[in-house]
Amino acid sequence: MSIQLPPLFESRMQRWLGSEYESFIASYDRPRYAGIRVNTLKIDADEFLAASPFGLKPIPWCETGYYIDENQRPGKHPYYHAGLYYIQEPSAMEPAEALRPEPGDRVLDLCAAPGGKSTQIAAKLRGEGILVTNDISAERTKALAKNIEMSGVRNAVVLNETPERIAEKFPAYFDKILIDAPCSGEGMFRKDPDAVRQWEKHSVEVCTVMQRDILDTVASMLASGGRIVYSTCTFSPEENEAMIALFLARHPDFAVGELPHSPLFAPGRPEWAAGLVESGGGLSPLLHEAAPGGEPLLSRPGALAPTARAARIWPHLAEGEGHFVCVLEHTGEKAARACAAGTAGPLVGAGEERPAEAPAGGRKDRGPKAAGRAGDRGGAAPRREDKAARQARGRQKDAYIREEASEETVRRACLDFLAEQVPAPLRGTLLISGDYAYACPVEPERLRGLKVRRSGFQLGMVKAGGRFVPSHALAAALKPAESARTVRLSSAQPEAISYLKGETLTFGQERIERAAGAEAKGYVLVTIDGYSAGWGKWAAGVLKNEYPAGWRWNG
Ligand SMILES: C[S@@+](CC[C@H](N)C(=O)[O-])C[C@H]1O[C@@H](n2cnc3c(N)ncnc32)[C@H](O)[C@@H]1O
Repeated sequence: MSIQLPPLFESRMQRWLGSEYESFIASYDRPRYAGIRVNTLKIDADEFLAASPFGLKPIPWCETGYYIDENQRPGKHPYYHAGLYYIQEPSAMEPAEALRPEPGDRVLDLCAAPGGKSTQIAAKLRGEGILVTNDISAERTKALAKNIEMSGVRNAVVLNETPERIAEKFPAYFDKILIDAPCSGEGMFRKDPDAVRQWEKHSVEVCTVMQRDILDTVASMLASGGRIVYSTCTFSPEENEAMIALFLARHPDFAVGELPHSPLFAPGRPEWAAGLVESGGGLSPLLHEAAPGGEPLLSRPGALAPTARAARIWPHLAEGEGHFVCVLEHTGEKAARACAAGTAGPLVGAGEERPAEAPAGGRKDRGPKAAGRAGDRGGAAPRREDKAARQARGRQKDAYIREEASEETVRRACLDFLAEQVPAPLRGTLLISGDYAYACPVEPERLRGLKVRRSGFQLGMVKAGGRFVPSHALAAALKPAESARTVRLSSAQPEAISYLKGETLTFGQERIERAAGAEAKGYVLVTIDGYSAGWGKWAAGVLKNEYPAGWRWNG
């Protein structure tokens, strides 16, 4: 075997897997599994399949997931930069499936960086509802924010907090919570040789203490009747079945829920944890934790039995590196909401005058906004919109994005920019944070005092002189029909890569598709095969490249 596994890990797995052990250990000599998941916020799965430059094979437990041969280098394609898919280990696609987020849900992804499951949840929310995505590591939230933005997510807040502090601000708030827990990473051994070296450092014992604390904290954030999914990428029963059973012992108002089991998944193994409890062994003292003055919690009759309903994904049974997934359902009545599903407090909509068009996320038709678009084919002169109509459009935007106030300059500059450049309503409370403007999907006061990496959908910032610079997040989330100016690049032509490298492009105004009343000069949404990739600023035949420096194509 090419990988040197920790001897203690091998002996434990041998004992538990028995006759299965040989095929489990043989799986370490096979190539690792790689996957991509189509980002349906930007493209339908069928549309992607038709356009895909890759050979793909469906992942049975995730409708939008596909196996890919890594030699096809999915990270080196313009579609990756346009956010059309996320590169994700196949078994890691199951937890967000088990969570079953639906448009309108309020969802917390507590241990979220770098964002594989958050972007999957966001795609399932389809822009409706709220995603609070968090990680305790400040460094890792940078990648989390980047992936959220690259995927065109409009309804997420990115936090860098402890579970306890989030719980203070969001009591009984979320319909669904994902805990993709920090773990000893035994399922990563094939994918990442460093995981073997880290196994001793992030010992099972240390991880179980973190997991127990995280699980205990989230219960108070879940709305009545809500659902938690707990997942790890490790095999140890201390971190899986035992954690679930300890949680159930302390939270009798929860039950293990059914999973939409793939026939390729194996059940949880309560007997492994039970054996450790009986023998007084195991790698975590939590196995023997007792209620004050009482017996060990896991020795209670039937304490571990419900964990058989969890799922284990094994590398020798399914084509995935390995995962443990368990659904925990709150047994209380489903919480009724004062607001319609997906509108948390002061979100746009309820009782307000609302533009006739729904936000265009996910729409395929270009609707009436596109009808007046000029220059589509052959560059006919754009129709002029009169001043009164432009002002009315500005007022409509004002009414649609509710003002949270503070920095008047930023607020005004942002609304003026949106009125001119984004002829489509955006949802959220306009929140000004320093020089930045956000469309915030939650009540802004909930974020006060928290370490926030993104207060919502970042719209842009004001630079010196009051100039509004739209954010890359805004470009990545817009559909072409939502931008006053777009230019279409082809992935088959070198200029798409030139753009992604940050180079200046030169072309005449006839290539700029314009909404009625829009001049050619100004910010242009650059699309690759029709999917937004970033901003450029066009004037006099030159497109100044606004693709962010840290995102550029290298090599
Ligand atoms: C398995 S990784 C998450 C992977 C992520 N869910 C994804 O799909 O891309 C676990 C994460 O938990 C974070 N973490 C560890 N302890 C935490 C805590 N107490 N609260 C929140 N996050 C924590 C780690 O920084 C790490 O990024």
